[in-house]
Amino acid sequence: MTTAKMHRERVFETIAPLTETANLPLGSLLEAPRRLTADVESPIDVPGFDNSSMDGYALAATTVEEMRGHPIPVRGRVAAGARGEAVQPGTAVEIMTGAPLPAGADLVVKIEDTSPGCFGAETVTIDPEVEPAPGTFVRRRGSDVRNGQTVLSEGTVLTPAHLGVAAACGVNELPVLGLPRVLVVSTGDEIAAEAAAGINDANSVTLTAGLRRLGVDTDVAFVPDDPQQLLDRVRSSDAGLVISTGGISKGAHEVVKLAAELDADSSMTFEPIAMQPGRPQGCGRLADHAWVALPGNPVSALISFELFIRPALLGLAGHEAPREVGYHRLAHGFDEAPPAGKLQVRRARLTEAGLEFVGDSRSHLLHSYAEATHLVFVPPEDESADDPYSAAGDRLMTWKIA
Ligand SMILES: Nc1nc2c(c(=O)[nH]1)N[C@H]1C(S)=C(S)[C@@H](COP(=O)(O)OP(=O)(O)OC[C@H]3O[C@@H](n4cnc5c(N)ncnc54)[C@H](O)[C@@H]3O)O[C@H]1N2
Ligand code: MOO
Repeated sequence: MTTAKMHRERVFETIAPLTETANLPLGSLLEAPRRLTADVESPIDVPGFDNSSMDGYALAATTVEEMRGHPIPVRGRVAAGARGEAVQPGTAVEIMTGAPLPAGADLVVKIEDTSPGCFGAETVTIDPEVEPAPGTFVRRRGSDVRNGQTVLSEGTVLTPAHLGVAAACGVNELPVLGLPRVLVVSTGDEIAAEAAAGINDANSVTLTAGLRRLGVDTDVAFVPDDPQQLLDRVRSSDAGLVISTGGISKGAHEVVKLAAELDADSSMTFEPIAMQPGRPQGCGRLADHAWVALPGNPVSALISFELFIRPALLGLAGHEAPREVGYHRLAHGFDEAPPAGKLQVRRARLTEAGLEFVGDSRSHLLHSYAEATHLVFVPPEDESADDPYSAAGDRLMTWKIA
């Protein structure tokens, strides 16, 4: 039977061609985790000049030595952003944190180690117990980053710190994985007909939220159980990728499957996957669009998004987990027998006692999913069948989702 890992590969092959490198300004990369497609070198040294890490006095080590215990004349002040004049031997200059170290100075004494201990005095006396060496409180040019150094590596999923490094190096644009516009389609008469059957659409909201958090632009469509209408709606869309929910299992109105039968050019594969929830899945091309078809049950749809779509949009290889991975014990053991031969994905909260399942394994329980902090991977009995979704000893692998 097709495993979750195999299906992840298939979804990746569907989505990967839609993600081309785009050079984007830092300002548009601030809100979503984006993947770098090339190494980035710094065009400058950071810091760009030797500077002070303290508010105090800049002077020569020889002056400290020679004037020990005596007042040293203070000549001027250099603040961050200013350029100071050279410090003459036997004198000191007031210096502020971040200001360039003036020529003639090779160390800084912080103001707390001097008297009278306030700026503006004509002379300064260094406390006798302070014996600064050359370089004290000096941040050397290039001590953070050297000109030409690779500061960000291809494949990195950019964090706020990475973006800050680029900014500090004066790199204002980064090459990242471009993301396709996505049309999210909620299918089914019960959804499209304004909750005629009392079923409010949850899937387009969970999926759109998940996509937007990756920086993906989205549209939403509601299509009843009419395959021609589904084909027409999607063909009129300029989205690069379609993600549908519902209409792919064994019922009499499986609208996505029926649409694939109507479209002679469709390359959709519909297959049950050895996992629970999320057993029915489909992907390929349909209605001239790349298409990933998810099951309709809200928990199944969201877990399928987490396992298959989110990693592909993040550009992660099959072995890379898109969430923080942990291994934890169950607080109270299993509350129900895991299904034989399937990867089961349960929802849990991590407490001091261990993992506590929230809700049971049924795939309509979205409310309990919302209370979970972790997805818990209960591997099939033959663990090797589904590596990397495997357990370590009596601990179960988890992905932190909240
Ligand atoms: N005879 C069989 N029946 C079913 C099987 C099976 O193997 N044999 N598989 C079950 C499993 S597992 C799942 S999962 C579902 C998947 O069905 P579909 O993907 O075809 O989805 P629908 O039938 O359209 O809907 C299922 C369920 O989800 C609700 N739903 C659908 N869309 C939304 C939405 N946008 N927001 C909220 N809820 C939604 C819908 O009302 C149904 O209750 O099939 C099983 N059946
Ligand atoms: O596989 Mo379905 O997604 O369990 O409920």
